[in-house]
Amino acid sequence: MLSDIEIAQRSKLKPIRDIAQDLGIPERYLLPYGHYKAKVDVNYMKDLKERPDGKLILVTATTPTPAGEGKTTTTVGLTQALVKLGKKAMLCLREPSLGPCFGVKGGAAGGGYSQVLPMEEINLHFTGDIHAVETAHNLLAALLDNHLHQGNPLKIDPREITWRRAMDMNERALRNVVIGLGGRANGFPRESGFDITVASEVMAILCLSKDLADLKERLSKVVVGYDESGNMIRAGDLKAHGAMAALLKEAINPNLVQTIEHVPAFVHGGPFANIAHGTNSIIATKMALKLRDYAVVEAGFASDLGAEKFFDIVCRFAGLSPSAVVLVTTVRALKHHGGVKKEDLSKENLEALSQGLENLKAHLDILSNFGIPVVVALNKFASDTDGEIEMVMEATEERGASIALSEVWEKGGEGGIDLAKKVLEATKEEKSYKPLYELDLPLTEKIRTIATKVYGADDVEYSPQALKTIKNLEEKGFGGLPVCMAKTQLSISDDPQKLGRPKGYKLSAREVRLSAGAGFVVVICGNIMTMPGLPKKPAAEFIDIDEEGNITGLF
Ligand SMILES: Nc1ncnc2c1ncn2[C@@H]1O[C@H](COP(=O)(O)OP(=O)(O)O)[C@@H](O)[C@H]1O
Ligand SMILES: O=COP(=O)(O)O
Ligand SMILES: [Mg+2]
Repeated sequence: MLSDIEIAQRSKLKPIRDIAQDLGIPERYLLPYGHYKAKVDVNYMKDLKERPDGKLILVTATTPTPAGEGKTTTTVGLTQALVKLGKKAMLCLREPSLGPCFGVKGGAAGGGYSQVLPMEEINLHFTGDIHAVETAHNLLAALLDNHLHQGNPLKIDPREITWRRAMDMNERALRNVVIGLGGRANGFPRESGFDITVASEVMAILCLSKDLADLKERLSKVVVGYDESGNMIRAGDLKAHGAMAALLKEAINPNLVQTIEHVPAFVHGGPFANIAHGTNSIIATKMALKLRDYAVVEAGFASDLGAEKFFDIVCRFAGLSPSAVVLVTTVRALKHHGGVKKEDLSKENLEALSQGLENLKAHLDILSNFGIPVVVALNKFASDTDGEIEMVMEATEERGASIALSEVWEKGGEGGIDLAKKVLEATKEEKSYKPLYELDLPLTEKIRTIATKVYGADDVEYSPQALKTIKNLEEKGFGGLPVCMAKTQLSISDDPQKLGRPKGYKLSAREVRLSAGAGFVVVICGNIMTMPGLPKKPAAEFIDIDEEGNITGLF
């Protein structure tokens, strides 16, 4: 089997204008970036608002190995299969971050014969949206430190500044830095640090805004720190939000590309699901629902992260409700949760698989909280044996859940026909989702609800600083916001070592941050970092380009 990039580079693409035409997008709203990428003017939504919505299909997964279990691949493959069945369908994905691209995971454009193309461009600079988010984030940081240097009329307390810097790279050396060194001309020395751009609140705001006016309003609310009397200082107080919104003028328009089988795809916004809310922009999802009868949307990482936040944050904000959920799992991930080492994952091990099935059952229970029909997609790897496949199929059916063997990586849409038929069946149940918690609960109650009903924890323990921040936020009127949990993706708990279905533990809430512009409170659990680090052998070392401009090693 060819590598992802070899398959991608051998694929013939249609001009993006033809894809847009098939979608009925008027020329005046199409903003081409070359032959195979385009943005669609967000103002097109004004023309579409009276049109009925199609059905939303959410793709999530069981707890992944570090390589990922095929959500993006399944999102692409399932949509290709729906089109093969004659359905009008398209998909929505997040834009890949350079962090994982050059780190462990590689790109996020799908894989095998279920990819969005042009994968090199999508995985690298794409249309520049992440760079725009990063620049807007760092403009605010620069204006803040300049305010201190120019006399600090707002009396900002330099010890209470919460706004950091951003860079789209896994750079552990920048997690904590000292700025303002070198004397008077360079400002005030103080501690700061960098988060990866996809964890920036500006990225979350881009993904949750409904248009440019909403974006600017949200940016003005971003809290950057406190003054000497403990009052919040916002981006609006620094007059930063206009310039920040100007930098995002193009970024707010969703990016249109296509799959290997020429199925339309929006790729827009890029928040990770472990340290942010984890799905593409609401603008892209809502536009896709106007343009097609089915919109397939991927939520990052497993159901305890991307799916929970999609239901409790995105659906609530955007008035969305999925008609079906696809729960992607793999034999290799389940064996991993049964205790099998990475190097042995391709060997048959029915006993470990049987134990690892506890993780699949846990995710089925998690998703049952939201009341939407679930179809399990067993993403078939070449090393899976008939016995292993049979065990997963039988165990799932015994629980009364629908399951399909998915071969979309190897066969494209053709490999997802059975999955597509079962998903279409599930969407006919016409169920509406219910959020996990009501917004009028105290923040600690919201956190406890997620910890017990989703993570299976007995309770939550807070650091003194986390409790102090929660008290302060509730006193300042932010208690009614939803919570965005930040924790490891490698476990349902906040401890990456706890595999399978962790029980008998307390979730550790170490830090709480307010994202006033995005409209949620971030709760940082365990040792999760908002600036990841590169691994021993970064994927970047295997990426190259020849004199003709052909890139190799991206996967
Ligand atoms: N069935 C499969 N067989 C082999 N490799 C696969 C399969 N499904 C996915 N992959 C590869 O695994 C990696 C992760 O897939 P991806 O769809 O990005 O997962 P996720 O979105 O869940 O992180 C990609 O490199 C992809 O090509
Ligand atoms: O935020 C994480 O997304 P994936 O699960 O697609 O890696
Ligand atoms: Mg993915």
